[in-house]
Amino acid sequence: MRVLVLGQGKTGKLVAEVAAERGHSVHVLDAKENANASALTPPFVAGFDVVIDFTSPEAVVQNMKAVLATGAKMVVGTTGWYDRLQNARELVERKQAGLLYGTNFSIGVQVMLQLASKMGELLKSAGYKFSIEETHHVTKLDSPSGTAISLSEVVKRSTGIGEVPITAHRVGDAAGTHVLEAKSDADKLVLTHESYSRRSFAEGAVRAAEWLSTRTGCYDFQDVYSQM
Ligand SMILES: NC(=O)c1ccc[n+]([C@@H]2O[C@H](COP(=O)([O-])OP(=O)(O)OC[C@H]3O[C@@H](n4cnc5c(N)ncnc54)[C@H](O)[C@@H]3O)[C@@H](O)[C@H]2O)c1
Ligand SMILES: O=C(O)C1=N[C@H](C(=O)O)CCC1
Repeated sequence: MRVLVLGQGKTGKLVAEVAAERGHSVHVLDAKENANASALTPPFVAGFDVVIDFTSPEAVVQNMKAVLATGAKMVVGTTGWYDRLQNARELVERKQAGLLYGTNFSIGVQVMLQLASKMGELLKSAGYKFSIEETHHVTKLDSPSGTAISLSEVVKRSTGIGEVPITAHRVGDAAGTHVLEAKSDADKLVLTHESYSRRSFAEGAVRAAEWLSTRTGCYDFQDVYSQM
């Protein structure tokens, strides 16, 4: 595949490496070459099979508009933009484009989300209080993390609870830790996922791009990761 990676930061750099290792031809653009999505003209985008975005909550919205308007396929790892999801869905449908987004492309986190759902279902009538803690690097722009929001949504759905409190910590270069706790007066159950490398995000994103390359439509990684 011909892959365009947007963002040459901590994660985008690794995505480009993994895509090349998997035999894809890779072109990378960072902020300087793509201010306000200026590089993403229809003829330029047409030169790629899939675009992968790991930029910022602000840049990704402009990038999605430009790429999806051409009917192209795009994997979005960037978090912090989900209030625009409905607009993106409508654009994908109108242009018969392809969009696959995910708050976390690590398979370990996807399994944690499934376990969290089961935990909620089994504990919902037993008087447990749920809470979430997440820890990331100090340069992270969005808070709480997209993954913590996904975890809280899963727990809310499976328990019927209205709110699950999230505490966010920012420490050094932490790649990402998520802890879900269910606590009663007598005991507690804790699920923890710790990333100690960003490589699992990059591998998941490249697999997602390979999967999306033969499809159109809008997909959440949570719903399709097991097919990859
Ligand atoms: N879904 C996942 O699995 C996952 C994993 C890791 C990070 N993320 C998310 O990915 C995003 C990036 O994270 P990071 O830690 O790599 O950030 P980072 O700050 O290290 O890198 C972002 C890069 O994007 C570049 N950029 C900004 N605007 C741009 C534009 N218009 N075009 C091209 N490049 C542009 C910046 O210059 C920077 O180099 C964040 O939203 C983060 O939450 C998601
Ligand atoms: O480093 C980041 O930033 C990460 N962002 C995602 C999130 O917000 O959940 C995934 C984990 C790493």
